[in-house]
Amino acid sequence: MRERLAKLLPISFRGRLALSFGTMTLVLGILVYGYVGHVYRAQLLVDRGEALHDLATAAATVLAENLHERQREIELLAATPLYRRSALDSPDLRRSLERLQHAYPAYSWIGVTDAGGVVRSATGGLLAGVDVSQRPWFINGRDAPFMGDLHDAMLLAKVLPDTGDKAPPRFLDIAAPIRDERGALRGVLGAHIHWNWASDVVGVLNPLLAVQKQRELFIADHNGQVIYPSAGARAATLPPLTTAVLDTQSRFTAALWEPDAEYVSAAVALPAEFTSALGWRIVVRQPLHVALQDVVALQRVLAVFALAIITVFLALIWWSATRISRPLEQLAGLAMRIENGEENTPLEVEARSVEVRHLIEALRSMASRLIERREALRDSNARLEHTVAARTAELEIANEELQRIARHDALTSLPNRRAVDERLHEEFIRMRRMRRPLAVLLCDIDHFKRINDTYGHALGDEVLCHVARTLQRSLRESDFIARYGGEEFIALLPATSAEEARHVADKLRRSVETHPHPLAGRVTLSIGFAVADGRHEHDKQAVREADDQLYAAKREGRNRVCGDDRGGEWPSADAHRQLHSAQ
Ligand SMILES: Nc1nc2c(ncn2[C@@H]2O[C@H](COP(=O)(O)OP(=O)(O)OP(=O)(O)O)[C@@H](O)[C@H]2O)c(=O)[nH]1
Repeated sequence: MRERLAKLLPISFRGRLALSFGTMTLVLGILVYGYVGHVYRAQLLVDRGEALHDLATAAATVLAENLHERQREIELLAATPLYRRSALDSPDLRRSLERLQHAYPAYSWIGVTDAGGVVRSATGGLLAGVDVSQRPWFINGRDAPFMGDLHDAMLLAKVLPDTGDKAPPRFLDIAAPIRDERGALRGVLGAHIHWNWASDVVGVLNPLLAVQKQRELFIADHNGQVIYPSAGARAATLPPLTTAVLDTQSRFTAALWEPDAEYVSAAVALPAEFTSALGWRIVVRQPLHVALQDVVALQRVLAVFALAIITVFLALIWWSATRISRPLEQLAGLAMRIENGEENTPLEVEARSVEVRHLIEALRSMASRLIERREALRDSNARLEHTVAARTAELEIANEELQRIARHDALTSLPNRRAVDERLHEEFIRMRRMRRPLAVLLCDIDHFKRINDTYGHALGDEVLCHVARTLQRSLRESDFIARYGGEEFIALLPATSAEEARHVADKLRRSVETHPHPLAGRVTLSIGFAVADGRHEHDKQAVREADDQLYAAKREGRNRVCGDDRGGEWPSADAHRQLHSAQ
């Protein structure tokens, strides 16, 4: 796989180095980018969650303290001498109620009942004389200071002036018993706080809920139902909040409030010492994407920063890779030149690292050793070639000598029978082509046995050599004389007619006869000749005829020449063609 990839992408060493480190840097950069982003997101979530928690705590404290103040206000008022002693419907008491309402307009109604639950005095005279004995605030307020949960207006809805609100008014009830000097119950002082009160109280926190931060504050009752913002506002349409959102144990929560809306929120219960009976919880939420929008900004900055770092790193890596690979590339180039025959190329490469310097040294000594060995090999080859040439020449000479020996008679040095056969064949072909007769002379020493017998075999040999030299001297250079066997010689005379053959034969005979051997004395020859011409179809034919003539010369008394004088005939042109095609 790697080899196939390497073939597809022939990347240089520098490229590979840069690619490896570049990839590592890129991966590292992405990991750091991801990790920093993740850590920052987690930290930011904690910060935002804590801020929401602080806000919810502040809201809960403000609400609880205000409620506590209202409760204490009613409690203290009920304990004043005016309420303990004077008639419950006295003008003074009524004025006291009006003053309180005037001082704190969130009170929609403040009234006093007698011990039986009938309203005796009230702000604006509302509900005076009405029996409220079944209302929870009266029932609970008889025994101890009481604070009732938010509820829709019952009796008051009909008598309060219309404020234009579409939803019915909602109230919080506060009540405290009115006792006389002896502690006996005289009646109950009750107040209804209009729910707008919550907006006024929480309103102090509006700057902290800043619009651009999209923080929202909710008050949920003990069932988790949102009671603030008031009915008609968007949040009032929310379903009861989930237990995850209302969890006051954890500092904050990130949860889906709506299918596509994830919020980070913090829930805080109203401080128990003041209003534990209500069980309200303050929830402050902020869309998660708004809470974490700084992460996006940071991620952008990080991305730019990481890109810049990676770019700088890549440039550094490329620079380093170039520094590392340059001497190696130069070395490879020089090694290639040496390989291509430029053996004297000096391995001069500037390298800073010890390893590369060692490599250069090793290559340098390897190259010089290789060059030495190559030169030694070249010398040895030259010597070998010289030796081979000398041996070949010697062999050729020896071969020529062998050829010569194979075709010459060792005793007389004349061509032997084998050479005769080859020459006869050549001359026969030439004879037919040139249409010039070929004379064949067979010469046999007379009574040679007697010479051997008389002078010994060694002298017989000398006589043979003597006759051979005599015959050789007597012939033309174009003629061919050879030892045909024993004391017999053969002469081939190209372009020689029967008449000329007879003449030459006689000259040979006479030449031998007239040149006696110094020891053996006079030697004679018998010669039979034949002339090969157009009649002959085979080269041996003329030799047989010459042999017949030699036999005749011996028979007729020796030292003579016998031959057929008819030689030198040629068939007509047609017959000649037929002869050729037949061959
Ligand atoms: N010294 C010697 N003798 C040879 C050589 N070759 C053949 N001879 C002898 O030559 C003689 C030939 O004898 P023959 O065939 O009877 O012929 P001749 O004695 O010459 O008698 P004619 O030919 O009938 O005249 C034999 O005694 C052979 O031994 C040779 O190389 N050297």
